[in-house]
Amino acid sequence: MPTPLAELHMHIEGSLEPELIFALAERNRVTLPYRDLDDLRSRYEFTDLQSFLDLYFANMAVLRTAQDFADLARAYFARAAAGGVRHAEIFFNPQAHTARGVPLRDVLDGLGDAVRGSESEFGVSSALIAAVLRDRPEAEAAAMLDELLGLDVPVLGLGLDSAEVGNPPSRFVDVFARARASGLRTVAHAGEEGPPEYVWQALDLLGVERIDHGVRCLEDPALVTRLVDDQVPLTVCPLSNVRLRVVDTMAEHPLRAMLAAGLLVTVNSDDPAYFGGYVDDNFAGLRDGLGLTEEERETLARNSILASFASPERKRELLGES
Ligand SMILES: Nc1ncnc2[nH]cnc12
Ligand SMILES: [Zn+2]
Repeated sequence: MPTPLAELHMHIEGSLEPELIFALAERNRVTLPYRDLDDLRSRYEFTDLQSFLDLYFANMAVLRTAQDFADLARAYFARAAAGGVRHAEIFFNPQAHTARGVPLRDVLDGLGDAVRGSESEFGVSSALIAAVLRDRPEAEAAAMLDELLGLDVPVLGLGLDSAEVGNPPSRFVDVFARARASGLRTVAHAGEEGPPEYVWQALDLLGVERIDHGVRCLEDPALVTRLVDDQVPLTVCPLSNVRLRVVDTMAEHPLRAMLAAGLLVTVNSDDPAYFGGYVDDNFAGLRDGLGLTEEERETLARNSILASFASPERKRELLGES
């Protein structure tokens, strides 16, 4: 039996498929700036991270109620389970919704409902990670964290995402210190488009436990040594890297070099509705583009479980040890 997968880097808003965008627009009477599905799909050509983020934030306009968020998350769990995922740690962007007038309470009522039922309904244990928008002021992130902690909701961790270059982790030292002191697990996007220095900052200034992406660490041998020595997990997203032009083609993806260096690499889908597929599609892309072997897939699957924040019992269960 192949080892099941944990998905550790997936933005729930990035799992909003074109069909669901149209269905929710109709349900919520939101006027879309697209003629039809084909018109929308024709816009999924990205030149860099920002060109994707523009569409990602625009399409969120259809997410208005707790039910919308619950439907979105259930659709993800169903699709992820079909692709071999048995544990998922899911990012969501609170500020992207509160800035549009959607209360954080409603976002969490919907996502929380789906997350609570994910193991019994889909066989996928799950948890939520609130991600700070790094291109917005630190004070706004601090207020978001205060609200989150005050709601007493089951959020597992704090992450950092959105436009990376020009928005270093050093801007968010106090927010992450407070999150850690409050018992949240912490992760950060770093080294996707940004330089290795941002990975150092995420580790040393924010104290994060995992790095999301991190592919640019290979430009700094001392950083690779640090990541290997401490076995810091890197949640790599191959299809995302190709579609956002972090790498030119799948055949040139550094995943195999990362494994060979001894890095604790995992494979994830990032924004599956936008980048050509779910975690199983990422593995298919690696098999076809890089010649990824079954043995390497096993290593990556085991890594995903070891790198997760699942309980020790759940990890043993997923690894087939109990
Ligand atoms: N790949 C990515 N990088 C940064 N922020 C994101 N938000 C959603 N996807 C992202
Ligand atoms: Zn991401």
